[in-house]
Amino acid sequence: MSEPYDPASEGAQMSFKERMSYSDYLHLEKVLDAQTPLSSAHDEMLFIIQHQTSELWMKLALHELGAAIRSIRADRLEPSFKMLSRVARIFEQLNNAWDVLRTMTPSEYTEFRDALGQSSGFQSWQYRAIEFVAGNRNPAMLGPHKHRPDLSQKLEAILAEPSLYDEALLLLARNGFDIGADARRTDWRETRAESEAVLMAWQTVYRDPQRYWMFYELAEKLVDFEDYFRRWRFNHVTTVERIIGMKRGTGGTSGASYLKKMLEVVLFPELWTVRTRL
Ligand code: HEM
Ligand SMILES: N[C@@H](CC(=O)c1ccccc1NC=O)C(=O)O
Repeated sequence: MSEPYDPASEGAQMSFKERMSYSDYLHLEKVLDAQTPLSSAHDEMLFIIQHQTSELWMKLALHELGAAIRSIRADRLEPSFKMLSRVARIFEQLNNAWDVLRTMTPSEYTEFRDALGQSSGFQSWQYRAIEFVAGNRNPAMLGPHKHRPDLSQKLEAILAEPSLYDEALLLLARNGFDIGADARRTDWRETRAESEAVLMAWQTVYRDPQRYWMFYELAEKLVDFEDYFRRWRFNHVTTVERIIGMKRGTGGTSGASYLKKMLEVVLFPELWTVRTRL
């Protein structure tokens, strides 16, 4: 019989009284103390952790999107490609996470739904920030955050600046493309109107990828991001219908009907229309 393995024998550090440990670095006590179910329902822990992990991934998505925007603004496209690829992968991760939540049945959710009161993902400021950053802007969505000046200010700051798509269009303009009215915008608060000039610009890019490789690659990164984002919306609405059917949402919207309408939102419209024109 051999001795039980002792990792200390090959140098594993075992003493953290005066050293930064894994938990110290990650502030795990904060993260792992933040789950406080309001009911005795077994599945409420799943519900809380699913949302908290989603919010953490959204935090990273916003970190990457902000950096991608600054990078495009500085004509540094290669780093922005990496960041946008990462954002698409984050959404893929969020999409896979629905498989865990889907194991919760309507009967199980009903056990604690009342405890949620009028709280809802509709009030997720990070989700709204991602939509605003990407280019889907509607100041009415600031409403649920009025009671939190700090969050309202963060969202207002995003609306005061060009979105990711606006930056892509401004990049085209800097490189000699005619993007029409988008080149003359000064107010970024609302979603821009789709334009023929922008469509023509992307058409030029897509008809000669070799010549316009950087813009072509950027366009495809954006389409990839939107593709995964759409899948998130679709997974959400399907899970919602599976769990609460056509009930109204706790946030006060019509529920699955509202979410189905949101499936029609297009973040980068000309990048989809251009496909019909090639
Ligand atoms: C049992 C699972 C879930 C149900 C039944 C559900 C239900 C709903 C409903 C009905 C809405 C419409 C707003 C309202 O409440 O009136 C909504 C919105 C939303 N939910 Fe969920 N949801 C679930 C899970 C999640 C998860 C895991 C997330 C991830 C963070 C999430 C994020 C959101 C967001 C961001 C919105 C706003 C969407 C928009 O305005 O386009 N939901 N949800
Ligand atoms: N809107 C959901 C409740 C809900 O899903 C929720 C509640 C509190 C925190 C996050 C939530 N997730 C997504 O909306 C419902 O109507 O049942």
